[in-house]
Amino acid sequence: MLCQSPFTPLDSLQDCNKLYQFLDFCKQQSIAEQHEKIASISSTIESIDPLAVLWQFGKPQQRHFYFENRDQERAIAAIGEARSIQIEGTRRFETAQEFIQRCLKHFVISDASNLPWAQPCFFSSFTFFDQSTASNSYFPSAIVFLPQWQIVQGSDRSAILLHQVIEADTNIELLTEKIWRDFQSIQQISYSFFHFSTQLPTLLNWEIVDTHDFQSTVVAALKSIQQQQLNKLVLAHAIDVVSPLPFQWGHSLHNLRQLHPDCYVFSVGNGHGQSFVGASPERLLSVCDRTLITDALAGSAPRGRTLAEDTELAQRLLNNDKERREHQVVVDFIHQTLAQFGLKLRFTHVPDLLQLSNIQHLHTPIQTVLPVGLHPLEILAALHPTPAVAGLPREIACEQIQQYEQFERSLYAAPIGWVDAQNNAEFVVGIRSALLDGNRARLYAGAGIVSGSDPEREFAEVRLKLQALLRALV
Ligand SMILES: C=C(O[C@@H]1C=C(C(=O)O)C=C[C@H]1O)C(=O)O
Repeated sequence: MLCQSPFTPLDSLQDCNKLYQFLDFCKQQSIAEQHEKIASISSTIESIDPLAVLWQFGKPQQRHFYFENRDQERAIAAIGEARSIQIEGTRRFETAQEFIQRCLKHFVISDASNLPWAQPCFFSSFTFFDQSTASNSYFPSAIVFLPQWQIVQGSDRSAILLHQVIEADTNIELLTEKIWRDFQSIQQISYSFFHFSTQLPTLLNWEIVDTHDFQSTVVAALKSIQQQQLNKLVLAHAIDVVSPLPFQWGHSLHNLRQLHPDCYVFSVGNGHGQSFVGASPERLLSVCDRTLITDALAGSAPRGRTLAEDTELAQRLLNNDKERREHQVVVDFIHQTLAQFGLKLRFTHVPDLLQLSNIQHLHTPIQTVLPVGLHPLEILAALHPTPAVAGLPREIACEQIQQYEQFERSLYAAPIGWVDAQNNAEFVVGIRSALLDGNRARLYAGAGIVSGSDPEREFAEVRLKLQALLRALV
């Protein structure tokens, strides 16, 4: 149960005295209940660009999260952490849910927001595998955090949310001053343009290193498919790009959202100098007022250079038996998985096209209504990884991925997103993505292999995906 402060209406961030009163109220609650409280304050402000705030106000040693959704209705930046948990192992989705519920019990909300699109959110990323295979993993198998600052851009307004842990001995005067100063500096940030003080990597002087020979792994996968060990295997490729100058995640995100307005643009910063960025077309799930939508996305073709060529490629994709089988495996899996929860699904039996700037995919959006009490993370745990990014049967596909791919997937093809207090959620599949680490970037892309796949064409598909990403990083 969320506790609401008795002061109404209370836009505590707009008035220093009100801010003090509210934080002091939280302290009194903490003393009375002998437990820390989490103060949650939201304030509507003029329209701002959350990415500009993140870039200019966030510090490299702070955890961050950026998420802009495909239809551009909402962008969210999360800066720093009020509370967080890092989880390893197979119970990561359940533990994440328990953590969120524990935090919510101690929330004190300044004005149970009249902004339904700007609720306190818990941001999370889960690695592809639940156990990390490398000793130098930059991301734990799950991380969930409630940010200190959350900046949300709605269709015509923005909101700033603050989350702050308050304990019985918190110095409220000092805290009020600090929050007030930070809020003022966020509001003074220049939102209209993006400036980069440092030099950026350019196309010159690059070194690109392939991590392995992709085509020979496709040949091996086709053999396993022929021997009927599995129906589909999604193999990924990774390239390392080394530049004389450090990569800048802010710059990459700005480019990604301009080059791929039809994708979900995201960045997960671990607060230790590494960021995982990308522009993914694939929604693992979105839940809004209990309506869940998930995308079956598999089967690909390039875009044409002329309208006629594009239409022909699209028609060929829609009618291609191999691409349709690759797609159907994903639809069937999602259908069976959600049916286990007793959910009734709505979807068309023929896929449509999701046409992106450089590539087009077969796409079946699947919709259902969740019963009260079914948490989005329970669905996420069952869906991940779908055969769009692993294969089928899932266990065998995962074993073969670990055998063939000579790099750690980390957050590649893994769930990245947020959940709010009302169980609304949005998670994407972290494909078309890269890990930025100083002057080194590791770029990932994969392709689904079924019987009839041609290693050369699959490699061409992977290269097409990598090129689109590379263009955004410089
Ligand atoms: C695995 C990736 O993409 C997946 C594979 C696709 C395919 O093989 O046709 C299409 C969309 C995604 O589900 C990737 O982009 O890395």
